[in-house]
Amino acid sequence: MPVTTSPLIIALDYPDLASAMAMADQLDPARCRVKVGKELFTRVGPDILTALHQRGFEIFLDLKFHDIPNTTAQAVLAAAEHGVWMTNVHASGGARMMEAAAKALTARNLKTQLIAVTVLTSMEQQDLADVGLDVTPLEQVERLATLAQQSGMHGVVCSARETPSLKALCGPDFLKVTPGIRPSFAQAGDQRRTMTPGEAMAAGSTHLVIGRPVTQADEPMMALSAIERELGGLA
Ligand SMILES: O=C(O)c1cc(=O)[nH]c(=O)n1[C@@H]1O[C@H](COP(=O)(O)O)[C@@H](O)[C@H]1O
Repeated sequence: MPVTTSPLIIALDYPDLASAMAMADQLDPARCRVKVGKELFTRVGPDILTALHQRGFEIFLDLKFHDIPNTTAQAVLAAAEHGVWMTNVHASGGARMMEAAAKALTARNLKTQLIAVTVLTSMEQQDLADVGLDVTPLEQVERLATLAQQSGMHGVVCSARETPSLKALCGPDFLKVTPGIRPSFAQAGDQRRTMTPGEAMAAGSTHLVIGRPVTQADEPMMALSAIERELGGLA
């Protein structure tokens, strides 16, 4: 049973355990999940997962694995064995890589949700052209989401701008985890394909990843409450 039905995942992008836990201690595991990404995990290691699990949080371990199939599968297995709720790979690693990762989890009967990043929300059409992809972000997201679904992923990371198409293409149960969420009060920063929380849920996102609009706000809990009110929750 999930500890929360909230779609909110708060990105704990901090350089050390103390500052990540200072934010986590203001959050309620009944009202959101938390995400541990490359910066925090590389600096702190698995201790951060233990500390967050002890506080009752479900964790998205966002390490975006992208390697040969065997290496990726073993890394995904290691993530899942930490007991995290969700982890991810890059869909551009290809079908064999994703299949190997999915198989590693099912072989051990591990229930960690495994999703694939399609096109980073910081990228726009010119960024794709720069790496040799002569397609729109939507075309590339659709292509990689289809491949991810065929390869046994539970869902994808995409921008909320693409979720209506993916709902039609992959169905409502396929997870659409969307970062690049920017409430009207927040700066876009390095994100490019953005939407507000309300727009993203209306578009069909199943989960919203939100970092700086909450963690860098002058009053993080007020920012979170404003987002919950926008989503119609009890803030
Ligand atoms: O996989 C992710 O979580 C991710 C994928 C993506 O395409 N874009 C993206 O921003 N993210 C992550 O989502 C978070 C967004 O944080 P903010 O831009 O501060 O809200 C960061 O931790 C990113 O690493």
